This record gives sequence, structure tokens and C-alpha cells, in this order.
Amino acid sequence: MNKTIDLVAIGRAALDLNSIEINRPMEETESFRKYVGGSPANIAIGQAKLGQKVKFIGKVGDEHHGRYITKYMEDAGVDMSDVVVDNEGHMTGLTFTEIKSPSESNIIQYRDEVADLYIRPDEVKEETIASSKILLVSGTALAQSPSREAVLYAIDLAHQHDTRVIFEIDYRPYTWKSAEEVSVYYTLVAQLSDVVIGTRDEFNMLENSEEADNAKTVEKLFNYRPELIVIKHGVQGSHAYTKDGQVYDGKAYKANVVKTFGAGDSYAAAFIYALNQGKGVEDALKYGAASAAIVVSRHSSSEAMPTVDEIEALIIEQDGSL
Ligand SMILES: Nc1ncnc2c1ncn2[C@@H]1O[C@H](COP(=O)(O)OP(=O)(O)OP(=O)(O)O)[C@@H](O)[C@H]1O
Ligand SMILES: O=C(O)C[C@@H](O)[C@H](O)C(=O)CO
Repeated sequence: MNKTIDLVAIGRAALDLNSIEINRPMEETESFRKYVGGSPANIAIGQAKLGQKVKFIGKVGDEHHGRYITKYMEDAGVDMSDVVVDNEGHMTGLTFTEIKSPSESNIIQYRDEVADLYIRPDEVKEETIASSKILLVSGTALAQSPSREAVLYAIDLAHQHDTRVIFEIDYRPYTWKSAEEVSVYYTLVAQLSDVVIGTRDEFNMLENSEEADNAKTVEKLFNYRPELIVIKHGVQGSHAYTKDGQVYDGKAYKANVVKTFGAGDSYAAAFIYALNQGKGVEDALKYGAASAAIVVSRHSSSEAMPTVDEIEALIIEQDGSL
């Protein structure tokens, strides 16, 4: 089928309530600003801002927050026509963020019985997956049925239609029942994906191990489908590994940090954008890191997503050239 969509993301679109009073613990924070949130929604918005054609597959509550999210993402350029409105009383998920200091942010999530975890396989449209170059899978969508089966079905369709599967491990502790359960589903989906992106801690969850050896992690996964694996190490940067044995080291850019969350989503949006533009892995690492440096210097994880010009200006400012 003709690939008219650059990326389709599956998973949660939720609300972030970010503390307005920065550098303060949550216990003393009284005011919050509302944004769209949820890792795959943030990545979809980031991609749209970079000029990509993006579609979203998910489920939102039949209430004010669900309507706000759908409208915001449509206005941001994300095609929301496959998003289902829940009709069983499940609500949109909420995240409160604490911005304690430029090096410490925490999140508190309300994710019991949330609408996004109730998307069913029969609500995933084959023609959407078939017409997209990339299926972006968020690991949190594997935490519970029927969302788990919806994701596995989407991956199967992607394989049938030559759609590249990118797995953002996106570990959130809520909803999962045990470390073993996390490891089983993360391993399964990583083995079925073409590209896997996660932090070192998230790969530890995948392996259910504290060993933290990047070389061993990639060696095991390269026995399966993945051809590119990215392991992120926060402000220390990130590493990309290819199946043919190449290793690329990416550095973090300097930033005037407001808060640390949102880094991973902005990184993924720009890293995938660069690969889709035909740039090499080395450049993709720069685009991802520059995008993250911009988002950590702003208040949100969605509205904060940068344009291509902003990313390239930051790379030129700090590296001297693109
Ligand atoms: N404080 C920072 N300053 C500049 N760049 C940063 C900072 N923190 C992270 N980054 C950039 O973002 C990339 C991804 O960050 P990180 O490894 O923290 O991902 P993550 O844990 O998925 O993010 P998140 O906190 O959003 O979940 C890093 O490789 C780095 O390039
Ligand atoms: O991913 C989430 O559900 C919360 C995010 O929207 C939040 O902004 C964040 O933690 C991004 O990494």
C-alpha cells in the first residue's frame, strides 16, 4: 500500500498537570498548568511539529479531558480520526509533575482504569498501519489487556505491511503487576521490533536484571528482529548500536534546565525524524539530543516540542556546524 503517513503512534494520550511553582516539592505546590501528555502523544505532537504526517491510535475518556486532548492534538497537526472515545465509563489518565530542582523532577500518575488501556484489537485499523512508514509502540500500552493485545495485533499488521516497528520502552511503574510480567512483554515486543529505544534502567526492566551491560543487551536482541538499538543515559548522553556491529556515541547538549521530564519523548521525536529524512545514525543522535535539550529548558513535554529550525540552530550554536 502507498505509505502516505510517516508515523502512527499507539498508546496513551493523557493530561499532564505541571507545577507552576518550580523548584518546590509537590507537598508545597498549589498551582498547575494543564498540557497534553503521555509519551506516545508527546512523540506524535513532536513529529507533527517537525513537519511529519502523523496519526494516533488510542482511546480517550468521554469527558472534558478527552475532548481537550483530541482537539489539541488535531490543532497540532496529528490525525486523530482513529482515536476511539470510551463508552464504558473509563476516564482519561492524569499525571501531576513535581519540578523540585533543575536536576530532580518526579511524576505522580493516576492510571487506574484509564481509558487508554481499554483500546481493543478490533479498534485498530489495518489500513492505518498499512499506510504508515512507522508504527511507534509505547511500552506502557503493554501493561494491561486489552490494550496489550491491541498493540500485539498492530505489530502483526505492521509486519504484514512492511511498516517499521519502533518500540519506545517507556516504562511507567503503574498498572504492571510484577517485574516478571514487565520483562516478559518488553522482551517479546523488543524481539518483534525493528528499532528499540530506552534508557539503561528500562533495558534493566526488560532483562529483569541489574547487570546493566549494554554490549550484552544488544547482543541478545540482535539475535531477533531489531537492527538498531538506542540506550539512553540521561545527561551523560546515549549510544546507538546497529546489527552490523557499529556503535555510535551521542552527547547531551548544554541546556538551561527547567525540568528533566520530557527529554525522552522529544529525543525520540527528533531521532526518528532524522532517520526518516535519510540522515545517518550519528546525525539522528544529534537531532534527538538537541531536541531534548530544548524541551528540558521549557515547561511542558508536548507544547514545548521544537521545530526543525530550532533544533538545527542549537546544533550549530554548540557544535559550530550541522
Ligand atoms: N539535563 C539535561 N540536559 C540536556 N540534555 C538532556 C538532559 N537530560 C536528558 N537530556 C537528553 O535527553 C536524552 C534522553 O534523556 P533520558 O535518558 O533522561 O531519557 P528518558 O529517561 O526517557 O527521559 P524522561 O525523563 O523524559 O522519561 C539524553 O540522551 C540527553 O541527550
Ligand atoms: O508519559 C507520561 O504519561 C507523562 C508525560 O507526559 C510526562 O510529561 C513525562 O514524564 C514525559 O517524559
